[in-house]
Amino acid sequence: MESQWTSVEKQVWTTVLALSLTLFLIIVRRGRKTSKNYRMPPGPWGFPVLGTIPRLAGLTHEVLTNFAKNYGPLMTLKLGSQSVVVASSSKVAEEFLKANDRVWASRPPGTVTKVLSYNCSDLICASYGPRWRYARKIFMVELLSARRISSFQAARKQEILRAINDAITGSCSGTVPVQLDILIRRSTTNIVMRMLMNEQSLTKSPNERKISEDFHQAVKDGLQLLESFYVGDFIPWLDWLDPQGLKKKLSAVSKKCDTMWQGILDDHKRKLEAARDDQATDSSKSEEQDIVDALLTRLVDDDDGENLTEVQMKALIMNIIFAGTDTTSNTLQAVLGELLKNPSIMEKAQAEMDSVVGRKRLVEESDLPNLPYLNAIVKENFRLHPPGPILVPHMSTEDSEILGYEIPAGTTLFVNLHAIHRDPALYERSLDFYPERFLGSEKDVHGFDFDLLPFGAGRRMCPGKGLGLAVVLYTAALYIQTCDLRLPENVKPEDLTDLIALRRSSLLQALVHPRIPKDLVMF
Ligand code: HEM
Repeated sequence: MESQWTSVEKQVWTTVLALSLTLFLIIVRRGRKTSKNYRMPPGPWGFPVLGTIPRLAGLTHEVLTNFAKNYGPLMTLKLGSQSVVVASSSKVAEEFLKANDRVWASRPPGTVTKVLSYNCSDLICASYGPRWRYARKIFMVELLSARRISSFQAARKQEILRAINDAITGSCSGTVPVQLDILIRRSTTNIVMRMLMNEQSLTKSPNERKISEDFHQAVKDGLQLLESFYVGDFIPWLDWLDPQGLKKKLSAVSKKCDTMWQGILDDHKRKLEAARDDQATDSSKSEEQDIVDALLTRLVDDDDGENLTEVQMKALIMNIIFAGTDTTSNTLQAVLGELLKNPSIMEKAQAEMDSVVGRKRLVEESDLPNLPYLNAIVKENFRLHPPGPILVPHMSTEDSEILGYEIPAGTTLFVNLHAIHRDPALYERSLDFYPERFLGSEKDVHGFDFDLLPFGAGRRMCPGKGLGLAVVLYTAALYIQTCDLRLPENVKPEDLTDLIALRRSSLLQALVHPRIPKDLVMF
């Protein structure tokens, strides 16, 4: 009798519990906002599960700009389970990157970025927080300080002149076309590598070209993976599908990169030990210290406190190589492409160079501020050909209200530079390459003018801006001063319409003729 009573009691209690749990879940679900409850910006319709993905045909600037024409400068895309907002005007970009910068200062997690960055131990992929702040401080104050950039001035000059030398020699006084894209890529990669890994060891290396090509290949493979569409990031339950076989490629590329980054660290550790044995003093070395030397002074084996582990160092080395080489080289290829397409602009730049510097000595980095037309050419190039059409994505960590819309935490932000930089309301003749628009203009690329954002703006703005600008301006200056560049007979200016597509297909050919005494350039 007693046990029967207990079983009835059990049933009652089970029913009460089940009912309470259901009621609780209903209340919680009602209380929590789903993205459907937010007043999100308008956007194109999407398919169930896939969202807008099948309608995008790649996240290219044209596709995004066309959608923005229909849905306005702030629109929402649904990419699988991810919500993405796209900012396509200067005002909207300012709202995100200035007024709400702190909330939007994280990065969306992605499978490829996570693997290549050692689980976001780096600067580019790290979430906004103390770890990111520490890495950022090291980058700005120690690795890419104005002093370090200036101490590698001679190395930059040497690398650029070597490439120009090869261009002039290879072109046989302007009769044979040479591949400028390859020469530009080699000099920019070498400049970054020399800052990273000690110039002496690199210039003495008999394998130098091979090392440079290996690095470039690693960067190319890594960037290709970063640009690929990884299904599992957008539709997590389809992660197993991996139709492009990206997981296998990612594993191979990350192993190759890890071996290279580890090799750089080990070489430096050995060198530092040998130097210690030679009792070299720190103060005598500091002038020649390269970036890896600077990193190694912060090495500790554990991961607590304000110090770097070896894994974090490899992640930062990866950042410098991945973020520092292709951006600079793509920008320069576009600059030279525009000068080849527009001989009158080249002539004007050469006339400025002749009047400020002359032809009896080489232009120096200290001359750059005195060359306004050159500076205007570089700005105009950043406007028309920013190295990536979409600013590296940002992600919000809190709910935010932007221009009257409600956007939930965890939303990804794309800033569509292509749409902003070509907005006819901001720039007259917006599709023309017209450097004169920047002569006497206050507009700059330092993140204060939201209609010109090649380096981004706000907390996550590019920390390599100083180096990137120095390399782009000085390389352009040396080519303008030392060479007459012409398109080969079989290439028409119209063939160079899309300089972004062009830099992918490696076809920047030119006839190169020296325009100053050869002994100034040749060595
Ligand atoms: C012409 C050259 C360059 C251009 C146009 C460029 C552009 C950019 C842009 C647009 C961003 C994203 C900003 C944002 O998220 O708002 C960025 C981030 C970054 N860039 Fe550059 N960059 C250049 C050169 C360099 C160089 C030379 C280095 C280092 C050697 C570098 C290192 C980085 C790093 C580490 C980040 C991530 C910063 C963070 O997330 O906190 N960049 N760059």
